[in-house]
Amino acid sequence: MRVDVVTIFGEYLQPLSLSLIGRAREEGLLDLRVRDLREHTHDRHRTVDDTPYGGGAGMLMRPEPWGEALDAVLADPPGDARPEGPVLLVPSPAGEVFRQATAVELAAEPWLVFACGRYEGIDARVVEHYASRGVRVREVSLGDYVLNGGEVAVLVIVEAVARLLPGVVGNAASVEEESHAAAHSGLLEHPAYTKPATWRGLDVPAVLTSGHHGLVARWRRDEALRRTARRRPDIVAALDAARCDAADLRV
Ligand SMILES: Nc1c(O)cccc1[N+](=O)[O-]
Repeated sequence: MRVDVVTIFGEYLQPLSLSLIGRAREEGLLDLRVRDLREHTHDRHRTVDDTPYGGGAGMLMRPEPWGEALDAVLADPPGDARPEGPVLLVPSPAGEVFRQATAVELAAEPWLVFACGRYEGIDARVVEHYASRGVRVREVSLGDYVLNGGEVAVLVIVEAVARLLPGVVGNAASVEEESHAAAHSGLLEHPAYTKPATWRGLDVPAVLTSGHHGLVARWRRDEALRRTARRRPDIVAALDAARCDAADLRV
């Protein structure tokens, strides 16, 4: 997978040189390229922002540098790029919520491009322009809170996506068994334990040392349901709604 990130703060992405993602880059599983937006400015101060039309607090990122920067990225496709080009991801508090299902979808793409906004964001015409040119543009949000820019979201999204690529995580089965994994209907993961069997007076649940795999599987499923119902009733409601829809389809 090729990933291009356009940003004014490339150093924010240094953590993507560490651990499993760093190794994936060394092994050629992930080709991550960080590009400096300021290289596409032409004034002495390398200006990337200006005041918003209509007034309002803060500054907005100007469209011209973004147009030059993204044109340059799109003119340099990887060999396995799809005919329709990359998915252009714009992290934004106004975006669709990024979920595990989004990560699974993006992990099937050969080429992702990230546009990291700062200040109050990017002039809306940038998204409009590339969408009108047929680029698959998606504004994505990590959640309902305010960050100073898109770089932190890129760290999260790249890790969530890249770890799904074959060969990145040593034990592929562990990816299947995690919270929100489709294989477990998107439920939260059950509690997990390791040695010692007793720690500060707390014992590992006896079923987990029973050697009875069927009972262990049932306990894990029950605990996942219990934890999900307690912490994320929205997930349980969505599962119930899906079951109702499926039942309707069967009638
Ligand atoms: N929330 C937020 C933001 O405030 C700025 C850029 C990106 C995000 N986000 O992806 O969630």
